[in-house]
Amino acid sequence: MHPDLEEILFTEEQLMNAVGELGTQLSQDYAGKNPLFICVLKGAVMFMADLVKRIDIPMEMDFMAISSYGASSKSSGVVRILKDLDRSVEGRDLVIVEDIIDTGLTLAYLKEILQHRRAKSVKVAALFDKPEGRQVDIVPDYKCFDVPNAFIVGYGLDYAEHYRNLPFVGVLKPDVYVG
Ligand SMILES: O=P(O)(O)OC[C@H]1O[C@H](OP(=O)(O)OP(=O)(O)O)[C@H](O)[C@@H]1O
Ligand SMILES: Nc1nc2[nH]cnc2c(=O)[nH]1
Repeated sequence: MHPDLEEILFTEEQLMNAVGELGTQLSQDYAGKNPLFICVLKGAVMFMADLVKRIDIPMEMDFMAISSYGASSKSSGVVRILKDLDRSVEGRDLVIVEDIIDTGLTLAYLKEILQHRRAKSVKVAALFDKPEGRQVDIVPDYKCFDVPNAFIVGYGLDYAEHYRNLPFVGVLKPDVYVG
């Protein structure tokens, strides 16, 4: 347990089991398609790294950095590309790898640009889904866990750039989190 956390929601073992199962599922669904897995930095980096180790078919990886949050930890609705993909996605089967879907604004924007770039298919694999936070109608094609409407950190997810390194996921104490 970390002193800044109120409770642990998912242990390292629970995360690894869920990510492993998702890897098996994706390996079946994308066999023969040479999918391109797109990691949305920085939050999804741990999830991506563990997920691709559980994919046993030919695949490729790329990375994108998108900013959907301003100075506070609430979504601003303003989405900017900070780092774009290295290659064209035209005709490719894409899997967007996201750590968390909250308002859905980031993902709605990202799906739109990738479809506009003429990808063959664009699907979303999310580690966490916070359905109560949704502002746009978007559902992940694959997800590991639903989470309550609390601010969570760990396993890639940050608060003010901290806690990404925790191997588990928990809820921040209210006196630490000033949302
Ligand atoms: O559904 P939304 O309300 O749009 O929120 C989800 C997005 O917010 C987080 O990213 P953040 O902008 O905090 O960047 P990070 O991944 O670098 O932590 C998370 O990684 C998602 O990309
Ligand atoms: N770290 C973190 N980022 C988020 N972005 C949207 N919801 C969350 C959350 O609960 N934790």
